[in-house]
Amino acid sequence: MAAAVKTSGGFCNTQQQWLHSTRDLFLHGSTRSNAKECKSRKTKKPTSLRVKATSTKVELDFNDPSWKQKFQEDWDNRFNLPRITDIYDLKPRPTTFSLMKQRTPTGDEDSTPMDMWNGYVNNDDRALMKVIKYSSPTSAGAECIDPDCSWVEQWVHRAGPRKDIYYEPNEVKAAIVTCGGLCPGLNDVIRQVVFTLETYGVKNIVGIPFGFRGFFEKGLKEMPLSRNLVENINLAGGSFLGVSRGGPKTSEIVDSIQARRIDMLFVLGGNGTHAGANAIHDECRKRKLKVSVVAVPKTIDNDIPLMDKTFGFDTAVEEAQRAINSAYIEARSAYHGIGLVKLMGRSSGFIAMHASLSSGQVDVCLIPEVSFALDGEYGVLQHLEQLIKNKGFCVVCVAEAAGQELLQNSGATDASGNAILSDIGVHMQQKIKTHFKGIGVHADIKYIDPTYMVRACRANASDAILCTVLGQNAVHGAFAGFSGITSCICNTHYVYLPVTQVITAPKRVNHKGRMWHRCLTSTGQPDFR
Ligand SMILES: Nc1ncnc2c1ncn2[C@@H]1O[C@H](COP(=O)(O)OP(=O)(O)OP(=O)(O)O)[C@@H](O)[C@H]1O
Ligand SMILES: O=P(O)(O)OC[C@H]1O[C@](O)(CO)[C@@H](O)[C@@H]1O
Ligand SMILES: [Mg+2]
Repeated sequence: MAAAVKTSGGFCNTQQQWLHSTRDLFLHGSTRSNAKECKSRKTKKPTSLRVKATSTKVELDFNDPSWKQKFQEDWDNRFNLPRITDIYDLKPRPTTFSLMKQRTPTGDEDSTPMDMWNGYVNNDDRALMKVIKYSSPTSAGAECIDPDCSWVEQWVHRAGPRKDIYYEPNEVKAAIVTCGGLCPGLNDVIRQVVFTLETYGVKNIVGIPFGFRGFFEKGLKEMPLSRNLVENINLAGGSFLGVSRGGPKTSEIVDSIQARRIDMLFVLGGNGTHAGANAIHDECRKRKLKVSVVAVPKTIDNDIPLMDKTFGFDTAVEEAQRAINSAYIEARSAYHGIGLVKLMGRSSGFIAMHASLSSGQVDVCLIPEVSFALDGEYGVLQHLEQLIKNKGFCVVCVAEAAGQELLQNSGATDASGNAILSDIGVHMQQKIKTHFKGIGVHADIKYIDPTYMVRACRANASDAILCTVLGQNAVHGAFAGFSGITSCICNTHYVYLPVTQVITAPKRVNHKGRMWHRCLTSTGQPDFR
């Protein structure tokens, strides 16, 4: 911290900058903040850094030749997967999972040894979390650990079926629960979890209705699940089991898990749900229960850190793009038409940015990560005026969490404790109307708020595949004896991460990263400050 020099726009090449980039490991990515200023204000090279980890704290001194090794040890420690064998002395058994029809050349079944099949993942297999070597902190989107932006390998555990398992399938009771808001693909994951459990030989599979509330509310009964029952549920959106926010305390959920004799719990949800899954996992450990808690990251917001994307995001973007297209057609066909679309995203602008980019029809994209003014010389309204003058129409896409600082905040929260946002879409609609009326220029505003339409639909092809793999891997992870993990995709590979590592803070759009720059290039919008 001592070497940090605060400038008006951020921190230069100082310890603080490294602290920020490492703490937020990949959340924001870029360490390019304030590059111009930093160039002219060369500061002393930082020599130490506190790596903030959930479970360990490592002081790194970059003059120490072994700092990389220390970093990696800390990394391995943080990304090590919790296992039920950490608390139990359990002997594994050979897996019951195989897709091979085993035949000899003469056609006899069951004579090829299982280990001839190379379909299993070794517990020592790893995938690289990051594959770009940045030559300098000023490279676009650079994520650096030290001031020289040295290459350090960051490995995470590969997901998939193991040869050895820690549960007797015919004794297992497995439960599935879906929490938070709806998301395309929930049914695809439920279906794959059931299919894969049955492939292992599990007969006792249940669904917990309406999220964590299903563990608690009297009158909500668990639903027996089977392949036959869930075969076609992926053809519809929503959750076959129902969802909810809020609900019982962790101890009450674990009481219920104990009373129901659940051995495996598959928890589908966003960041709140992951925090809940982690609390359940911790409580099960405290009570020394042999329960595997495995999460599958779901959210249209795509705001869970470290992973390429969460399931449902692609579909939500595709649907959002349809709303933008309608806004474009309306605006294009009206005299001085202004199409305004508000898109979901509780704390990040991923849907708005990706839908704007994919549609190619947006003139102004506003996200919560980039502050903007509506009024004034450099404000959005002035720019809209120019667009109407030069082009005759325009399209604006605003993320629901954008510009909250311009609005009155009620301070209200939902049942899960999430802040209830003020309506930036309606606010902008009013401001645009008033502005054009004030300058005596005709403007025809068409406001589209597709809200739940972007998440109540069924998964598109790419999400359906993602859900299939994540659901299958969740079951493999539980049978391999892991608990407190999430089944996700990192750097195009399927991996398991400890839940602790993905609940630190929501992932947000890196406003200094390449994707936001691409979006700006596409819209052609100026800086609204
Ligand atoms: N910190 C926490 N600890 C324990 N449980 C939590 C925590 N945060 C949220 N939960 C529980 O997790 C469930 C889902 O949380 P939330 O409503 O925030 O949705 P989410 O999983 O973040 O999904 P979405 O992306 O749809 O918002 C709720 O039942 C809530 O009570
Ligand atoms: O109205 P609900 O169901 O509480 O959910 C709204 C929120 O859920 C999400 O769809 C997912 O987190 C957000 O984009 C949105 O802010
Ligand atoms: Mg959430």
